[in-house]
Amino acid sequence: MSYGGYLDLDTLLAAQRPISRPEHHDELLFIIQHQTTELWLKLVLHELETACELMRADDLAPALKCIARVKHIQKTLTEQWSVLATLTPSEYAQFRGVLGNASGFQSYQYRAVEFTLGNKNAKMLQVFEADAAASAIVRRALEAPSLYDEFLRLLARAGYDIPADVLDRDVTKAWTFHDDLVPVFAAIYADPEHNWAAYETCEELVDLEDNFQLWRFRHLKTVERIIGSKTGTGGSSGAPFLRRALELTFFPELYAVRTEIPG
Ligand code: HEM
Ligand SMILES: N[C@@H](CC(=O)c1ccccc1NC=O)C(=O)O
Repeated sequence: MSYGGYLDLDTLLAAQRPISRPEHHDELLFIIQHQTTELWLKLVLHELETACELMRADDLAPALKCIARVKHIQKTLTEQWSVLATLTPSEYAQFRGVLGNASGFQSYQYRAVEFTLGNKNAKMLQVFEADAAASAIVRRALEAPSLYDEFLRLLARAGYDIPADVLDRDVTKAWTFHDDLVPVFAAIYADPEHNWAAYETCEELVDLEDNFQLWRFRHLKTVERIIGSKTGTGGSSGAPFLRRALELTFFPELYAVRTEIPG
């Protein structure tokens, strides 16, 4: 066994193939920025899937450890935007044309992460129609209960009063706000001492969402500084589309409960 053999470095390091001619100096940065993100997303998915399985088995402590690792990866990914921000608008404009209609919309791992965190949208499967392996990954995430679904089911098994329509919901559909979950969380936040596991998990989920939003925000800001208000290669309005995503929330009841805390 050798270092390069174990890590399959020949494969990994042969996978950066700029297509601009003459080759643009900055295209390698663009490729590596995306590839490192995809590598980390692979681990994020692996950890989130395991966290779901562990919750299903009522094994909360190791599930929280997976979530803790995901939070560190998210911080790395958010910090990593500063490398790409060294790409100036003039430099990017010199090779943007070679990207054609390719865009982050087509990141199947990103979509699977969004779905696993509960932002489901079956229409997104269309993007991956021509790619059976990608479709399978995204479909699996669409059809599985989200991390939030698993947490709420765990709470129900532990005796918390989770409404039946939440537990029986069609998990392939986007999450919608459930008013009657707020009192359940309010009781947990009113007495952390006697609800510690639930309380801690709620806060871990809020951390996940917070970190996800920070990544989205840095993506938006990097996009603004590199392409301004140009439309996206994927056909969206560009920055306005990415700005709207900042309104999304995975766990709306965990934010709503904050308003209900007396004081
Ligand atoms: C010069 C750098 C970048 C620019 C100008 C840019 C621009 C955009 C734009 C305009 C969109 C909206 C879709 C479209 O119409 O194309 C988008 C989506 C997306 N981008 Fe980027 N992006 C950049 C870098 C990155 C990087 C490094 C990643 C990391 C993988 C990334 C991941 C994504 C993802 C996942 C989406 C889909 C977001 C969603 O559906 O909510 N982007 N990007
Ligand atoms: N949507 C970007 C292009 C872009 O960023 C991109 C192109 C090809 C592969 C990945 C990309 N990254 C994220 O959107 C743009 O409109 O310039």
